[in-house]
Amino acid sequence: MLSVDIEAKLGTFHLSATFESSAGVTALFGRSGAGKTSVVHMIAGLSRPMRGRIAVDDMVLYDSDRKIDLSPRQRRIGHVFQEARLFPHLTVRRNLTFSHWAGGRTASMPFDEVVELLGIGKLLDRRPAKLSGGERQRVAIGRALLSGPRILLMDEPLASLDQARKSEILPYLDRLRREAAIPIVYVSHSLEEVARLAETLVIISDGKVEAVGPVGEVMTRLDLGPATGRQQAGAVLDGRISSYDEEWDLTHIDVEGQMIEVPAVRAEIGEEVRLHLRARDIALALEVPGGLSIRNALPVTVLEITHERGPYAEVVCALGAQRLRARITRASLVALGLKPGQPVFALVKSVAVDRPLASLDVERDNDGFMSR
Ligand SMILES: Nc1ncnc2c1ncn2[C@@H]1O[C@H](COP(=O)(O)OP(=O)(O)OP(=O)(O)O)[C@@H](O)[C@H]1O
Repeated sequence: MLSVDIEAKLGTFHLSATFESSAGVTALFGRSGAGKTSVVHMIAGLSRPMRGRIAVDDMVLYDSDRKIDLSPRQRRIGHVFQEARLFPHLTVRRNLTFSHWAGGRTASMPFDEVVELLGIGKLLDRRPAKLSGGERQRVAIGRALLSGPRILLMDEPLASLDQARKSEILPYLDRLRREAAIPIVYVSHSLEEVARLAETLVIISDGKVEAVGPVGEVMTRLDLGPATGRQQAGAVLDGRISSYDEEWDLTHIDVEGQMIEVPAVRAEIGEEVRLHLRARDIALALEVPGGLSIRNALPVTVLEITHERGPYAEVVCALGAQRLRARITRASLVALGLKPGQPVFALVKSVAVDRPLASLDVERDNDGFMSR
């Protein structure tokens, strides 16, 4: 478990961050200048808070009261930056094993396993100049993993890549979070990445933690609108592949006993998947409408409604124990007479399905997300 409770002053900027996260990916999400990188630097030991405590499991990295302040090296952090920062004169293999031959560190994951995990086997004898941006970043992740880290810090690892390269690398990150047994702190200002990868979401705004919790819960919090932004706002739902309809090339995913139909997902029946539904892709209806191309009409219950100015209102609905979020006009809200507690139908126009990489042929097709 990662536990952070720090206060710092950077020039005139005051940072105060407290959060805890268990295994898996913890996303630090927020606008530019919110303080995400500063938090990461303090976890890494690259800068020092004024006061506080940082620990990974029972290993204290920093504690101002007990005067503990481990050096970056002692902290055993794997750090991946926006740009890969590989050594240009070394082959991929020598880059990957750098912390072993230069720093005497022992990797906790076997070399071959990391190479396979990131799909970089064919690149081992090349130098960084002969790699694409996405390949370079995969090698940088491999190098961090092979340094025997206690925790992996990834500071906007996709920010310098174009959309195609991002799509190339996301399935590997997804696989990493499923298979590597170390906590990962992932800085991003892309809700799509966060929705796909994070277990815990920490929203940072103006140097303060505005919210922390399971990603599905935090993403549907309406009070966080300004921090999360309206366009990408939405929800993540956990589901399980239920069946595949060969005739129409459609997959049915069971979410809380309800079926969501999506274009074919190449995954095994019974496999767990995560769905990302943007609020703007969901409409609400009092009855299941006829004569409509949208085929997903989920019975949900209205939980919460924003009452704000402007044309739109956001409505959070419960689908069993999970939540989704719809963005409709205020005029529709009034016309439908929506109120908390009311049963309605959520009409889902588009779903992004996070496909488990285990069942992907990543060499041929690695775009990871299926949308319609
Ligand atoms: N060493 C420093 N001295 C003074 N101010 C600093 C220092 N480091 C960071 N800041 C300020 O602290 C604030 C937070 O910066 P930080 O880089 O942590 O934000 P961020 O959320 O990571 O932003 P981005 O997404 O743009 O990388 C900014 O206003 C920045 O100008």
